[in-house]
Amino acid sequence: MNETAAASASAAEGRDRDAADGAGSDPVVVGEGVRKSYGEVVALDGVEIRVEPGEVFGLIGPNGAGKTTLVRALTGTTEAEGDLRVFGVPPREVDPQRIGLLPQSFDPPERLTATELVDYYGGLYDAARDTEPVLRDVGMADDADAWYETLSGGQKRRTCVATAIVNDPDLLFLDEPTTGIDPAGRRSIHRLIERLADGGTTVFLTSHAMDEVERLADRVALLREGAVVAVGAPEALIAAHGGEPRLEVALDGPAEEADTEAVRGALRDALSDRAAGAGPDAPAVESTRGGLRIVGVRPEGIGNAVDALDAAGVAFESLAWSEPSLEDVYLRLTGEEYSPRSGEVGEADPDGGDR
Ligand SMILES: Nc1ncnc2c1ncn2[C@@H]1O[C@H](COP(=O)(O)OP(=O)(O)OP(=O)(O)O)[C@@H](O)[C@H]1O
Repeated sequence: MNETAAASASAAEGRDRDAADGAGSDPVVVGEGVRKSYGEVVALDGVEIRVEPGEVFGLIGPNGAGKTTLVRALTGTTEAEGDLRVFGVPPREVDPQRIGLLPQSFDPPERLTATELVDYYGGLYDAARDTEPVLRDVGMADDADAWYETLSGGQKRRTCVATAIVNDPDLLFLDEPTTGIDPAGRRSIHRLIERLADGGTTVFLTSHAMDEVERLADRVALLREGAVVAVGAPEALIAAHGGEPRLEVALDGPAEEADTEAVRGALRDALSDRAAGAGPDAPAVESTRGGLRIVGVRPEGIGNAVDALDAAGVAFESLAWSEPSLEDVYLRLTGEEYSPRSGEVGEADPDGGDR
């Protein structure tokens, strides 16, 4: 399926899902033609975005792509041009009770305990949750009475997450919530986000952790140079932009001995013999640091690939097969491992891609 067809199929699926959900309800976040410049620097360059009620919406993109600026524009902490609506009104008119925000940088007073800090933020709202269960939710129950300044980086971040959810928001912005958090802490934040989403909270998540976004987000937008260049469900983006499954071959011995054009040619020949009839879909061989990558190997083709390695006289230490992931989408669409060909880096669908 080509990219346009994939996007259309995905759009149809999205509409079916909406119909099944009884959706048609108003989007929680709408941004149309959103622009923001800092002097000469264009941070947002015509962003089109739409977030539906109850979805976990992931925003990804390289450093400086404009993610934090977009979060700030949507939460009314910076002005931007264009049409921005949150719950149907401009960001600065939204009832604060309905919004939670974990900014990327957040430095609360150091000489407060986690409990005092969450109490303080809870006190800013007409109605707030009790502090104890909120700290439990973020895995901070055991350190509730420790001064903020004595907490580790990860514990600090989790305490900050607690301040963002104390008002039980309908829409929660999390700008890189798990930066600096260890794997166990990350898992507790992931579970929290899943629980919040299950309870109907709309979550707007920015992150550089592609595994996190792939796992949590219903839809993802990729921001590049201030514009959304792709949007859709992670699986639809992976199908459209992620490339082929691949087999990574860690060579036994110095890479230069096996990773020669002659060996790669022999391997290609052996693979295409075995993939007779596969035509242009025959696996391709690429060099990697310390090994080879055979691209286009499906699980049922791993045996053939091993035979081809033997036939080409390639000694290997280990093999690792993987499917394409959101990280591949990211790398390709940000150009980090990608040479764009005409039409492959698609313009974002102004209607939201997969809906
Ligand atoms: N207050 C500011 N003054 C001047 N330039 C700014 C300001 N805030 C952001 N920028 C610039 O706007 C652009 C977008 O920045 P932004 O912080 O939104 O990117 P980002 O995608 O969140 O990056 P990161 O992944 O590093 O957090 C960058 O070029 C940045 O230098």
